[in-house]
Amino acid sequence: MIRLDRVRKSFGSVEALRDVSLEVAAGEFVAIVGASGCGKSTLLRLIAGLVQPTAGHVVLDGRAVTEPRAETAMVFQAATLLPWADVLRNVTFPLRLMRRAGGDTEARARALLATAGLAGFEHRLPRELSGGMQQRVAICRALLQDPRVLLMDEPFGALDALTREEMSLELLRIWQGREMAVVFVTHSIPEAVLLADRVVVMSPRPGRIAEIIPVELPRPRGFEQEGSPAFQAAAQRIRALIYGGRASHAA
Ligand SMILES: Nc1ncnc2c1ncn2[C@@H]1O[C@H](COP(=O)(O)OP(=O)(O)OP(=O)(O)O)[C@@H](O)[C@H]1O
Repeated sequence: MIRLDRVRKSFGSVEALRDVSLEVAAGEFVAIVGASGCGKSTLLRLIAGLVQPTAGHVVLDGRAVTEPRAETAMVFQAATLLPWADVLRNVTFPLRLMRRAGGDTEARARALLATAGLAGFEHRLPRELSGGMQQRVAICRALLQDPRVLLMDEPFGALDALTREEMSLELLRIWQGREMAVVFVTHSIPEAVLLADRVVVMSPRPGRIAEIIPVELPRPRGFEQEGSPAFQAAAQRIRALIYGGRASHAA
């Protein structure tokens, strides 16, 4: 569904990505990990149509991505909510902006918020919510667009560890009920393995794909799987790729 074909991206003299080729199937969950500055966010922004490749092609459903598309939604590390608008208005804002809001939009928004544990908070302002709740609102806002591609850039990076774990399971639950491809950037190797069908490991700048690790764990997934040999093997392989020989010295 998503295809990157020998994509390069430079910002002036800075080469962020070099020859990145990747395919993501409809409904697939792909995680991207790699050192800071290896071009993970740039990769997402290319798929989102927010930036254009210097060379190569980004194709979504057979058409080159030249601008943001209605079938793609993005979630960032910060919730980026409108501070003056209540939760319900924040969640429905993109659809209203794109003039895609219909008679059922508010009911769907309320249902999504309930799924995310936010029933009763529809008319609160963002500042009245915890960081985790704000991020749930941002995720609901993306899901209300019913995207076929959900791009997530360290969506749980600013959350405490417990909220983060809870949110990852919730994301999996929501994803499982939909035909939605997810491309999920994270700095957490266990998070990548827990969530993804495949983990794309990037090498340092200029970012290239070092290896793509398939995660052979059954679904539905849960934290009890973290102790399993398949989980450990995938995490170890990713660590070895990122840290190279340094992983063993640290032990
Ligand atoms: N708009 C821009 N203008 C100039 N340089 C940029 C721009 N966006 C990204 N870069 C550069 O491209 C490289 C890759 O950046 P990017 O944000 O994609 O990395 P990242 O892997 O997401 O990093 P992090 O994990 O720290 O968020 C960096 O060297 C960055 O400085």
